[in-house]
Amino acid sequence: MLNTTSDTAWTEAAGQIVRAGQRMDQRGWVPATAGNLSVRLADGRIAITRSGGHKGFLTEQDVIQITPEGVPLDPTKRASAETLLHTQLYAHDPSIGAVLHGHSVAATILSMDEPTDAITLAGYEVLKVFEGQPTHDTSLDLPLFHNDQDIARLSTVVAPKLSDMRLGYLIRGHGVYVWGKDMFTALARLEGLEFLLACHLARLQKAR
Ligand SMILES: CSCCC(=O)C(=O)COP(=O)(O)O
Ligand SMILES: [Zn+2]
Repeated sequence: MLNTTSDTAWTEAAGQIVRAGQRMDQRGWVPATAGNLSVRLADGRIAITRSGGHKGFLTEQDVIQITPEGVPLDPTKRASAETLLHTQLYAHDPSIGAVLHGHSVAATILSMDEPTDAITLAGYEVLKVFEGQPTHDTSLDLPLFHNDQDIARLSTVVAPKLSDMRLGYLIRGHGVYVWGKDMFTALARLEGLEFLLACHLARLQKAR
């Protein structure tokens, strides 16, 4: 039985996910049913979007409670197909409180065209959105991984690199993962990263 405090925390977390989905949709980062969103509550519960819903039209009923291992508490509900990529981040870093995944045009094109295993973003003022960056005069790598429909296998490729990630990561032809201590921070980081990717893409296209 949940107490009132827990219920209030759950309602707040579900509301944050619904509103963040709307914002991501308005920005064009979650076309069709793409993307997924999660929040970890202070008591350790994880709220995540159900699989297959449009992230711009979520209701609180589309937000599912899962265990830290990614198992829905209600076995009739199907959590995001990419749940494991969220739970591995929460397990990796106890300070993470929200994880966002989107499929923007810039992230998708850049992830397919970049020949190396990272996109380097350097010299941008907006890099200061990311913690520990006091100046634009810096260079940060966004790691790139090959897409894989086997999410468990993909998670094992991502895992050894997690400690070095400063921006998030990209999956080729698929999309971006970012996170933060709470939903507000995760959204700010996603917005900053999408801005940087749009700038990077525009400069590459201009140079061609
Ligand atoms: C239509 S996009 C294909 C699935 C995907 O990549 C995604 O992000 C959404 O999957 P979910 O199961 O979280 O709805
Ligand atoms: Zn996806």
